Amino acid sequence: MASSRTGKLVILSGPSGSGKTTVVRKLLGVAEPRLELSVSATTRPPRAGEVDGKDYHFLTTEEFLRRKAAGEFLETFEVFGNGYWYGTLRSEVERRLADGISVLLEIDVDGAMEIVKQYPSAVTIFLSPGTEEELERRLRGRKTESEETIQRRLATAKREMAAMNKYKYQIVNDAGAVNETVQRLADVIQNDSGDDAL
Ligand SMILES: Nc1ncnc2c1ncn2[C@@H]1O[C@H](COP(=O)(O)OP(=O)(O)OP(=O)(O)O)[C@@H](O)[C@H]1O
Ligand SMILES: Nc1nc2c(ncn2[C@@H]2O[C@H](COP(=O)(O)O)[C@@H](O)[C@H]2O)c(=O)[nH]1
Repeated sequence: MASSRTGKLVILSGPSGSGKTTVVRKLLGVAEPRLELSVSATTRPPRAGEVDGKDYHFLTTEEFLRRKAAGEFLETFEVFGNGYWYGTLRSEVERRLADGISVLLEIDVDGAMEIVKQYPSAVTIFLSPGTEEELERRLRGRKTESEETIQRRLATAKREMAAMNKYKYQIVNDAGAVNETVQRLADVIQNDSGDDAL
């Protein structure tokens, strides 16, 4: 039977390396209302261990642009200006919300602002790493990016940090405090009133 209530749409943004994926993995198990993750599409190649359909829908550029032209995305951006596309698929979001299931988007600042235009009552949360030095330490420690990519992501981080006040909530993911961050995220999501995001 269809639910009479729509689910909450939760948007989590923050610089690459701030810890979004790390906290989201834990949050999905504890959040109330229960959250399901929207799996984004991307044209970037998979990292070691990443699984198609779970971490991302990995698409060729041709397939991504075909689906974009067909109107299958709520938003798309070339996040780091490096030629790789990222996007939120309507199929990951619309049906779940209509069925009363809450959905979490882990997306960049530009994508978040585009979604808020369409869903003004989205719960928008910005996750920051504390300091620039800590962000760089985490990005390097992950050992997934080339030096050029790290530099591009650090440069993008400055622009993203400047946009944090556009979010309804700002949370610092302090070093070594993943569990505390997850708890704060869970509290914010549970207690959000549903007032417009901006
Ligand atoms: N609170 C924390 N303290 C110390 N290290 C952390 C913390 N949170 C995450 N990390 C580490 O920082 C690195 C980056 O985390 P993660 O991959 O979750 O970032 P992200 O924001 O999802 O990045 P991207 O946007 O590139 O996907 C990982 O190695 C992770 O283990
Ligand atoms: N606008 C969108 N941004 C997205 C989406 N999915 C992920 N992202 C952002 O990309 C960066 C980089 O991710 P990585 O996996 O290559 O390290 C990350 O900060 C996400 O916020 C999306 O669908 N739309």
